[in-house]
Amino acid sequence: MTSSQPALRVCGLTKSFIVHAQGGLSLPVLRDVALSVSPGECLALVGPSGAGKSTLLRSLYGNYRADGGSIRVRQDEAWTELVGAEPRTVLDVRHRTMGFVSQFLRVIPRVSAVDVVAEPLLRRGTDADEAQRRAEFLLGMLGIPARLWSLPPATFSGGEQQRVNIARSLIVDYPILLLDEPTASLDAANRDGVVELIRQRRDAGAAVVGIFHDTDVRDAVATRVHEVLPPAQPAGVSP
Ligand SMILES: Nc1ncnc2c1ncn2[C@@H]1O[C@H](COP(=O)(O)OP(=O)(O)OP(=O)(O)O)[C@@H](O)[C@H]1O
Repeated sequence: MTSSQPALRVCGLTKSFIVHAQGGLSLPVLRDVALSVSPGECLALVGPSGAGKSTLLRSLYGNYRADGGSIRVRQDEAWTELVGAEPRTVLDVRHRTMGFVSQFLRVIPRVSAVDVVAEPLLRRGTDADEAQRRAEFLLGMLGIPARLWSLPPATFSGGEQQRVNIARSLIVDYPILLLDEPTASLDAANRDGVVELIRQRRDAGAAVVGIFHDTDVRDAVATRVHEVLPPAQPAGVSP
């Protein structure tokens, strides 16, 4: 399902890092980035290592503050600008509209896997039984054995923790999904489960932006690619 009205629109996006360890050196990473993503599309960010793919994805989620340009998100039938927005605006967009799947689970001590996964739904006011049912469904679909559901994920393997993280991020039907290497530490069978979930979300109308280093995964989920180019070196600087 695609719609002509984009869900996410970026133009003129610019971002530099200030490296304090080098006397405040400014390291330009993103320069004049423009892209738009519509419901039902999955845009894969591609480009060489160090080009700025993660920086772009984190800037879209507001983890990094952009220096200039525009990141607009469709919410309540209107555009919400994120560059320069108040923190509460960014939090509201994260709460209702834009989900982020990172590579790593931030483990909360003593909280069971099923509760970790259900928490974003509970926070949105979903009934506790319904939230638990959906959490268990997702954990099952992602191949987490039922015997682990009531245990805290702190001692889970890297791949198990990553799948708990994916279940937690996908339990809410966000209209926009940002995915940072969602299959990085998974074996083939579990990777296929994650690919299937992403495709379902995309086909149900989510606008997806992701980094997928695995080309099979990228081919399976992406409808378009966006090339992130490394910023030009300043004159006189050799690589
Ligand atoms: N917090 C930071 N402070 C300073 N420099 C940073 C920071 N984060 C990233 N960089 C630099 O920004 C550039 C882009 O990094 P980024 O991680 O976005 O690249 P990438 O395209 O995602 O790379 P890869 O494919 O290897 O993951 C790199 O030169 C990196 O060293």
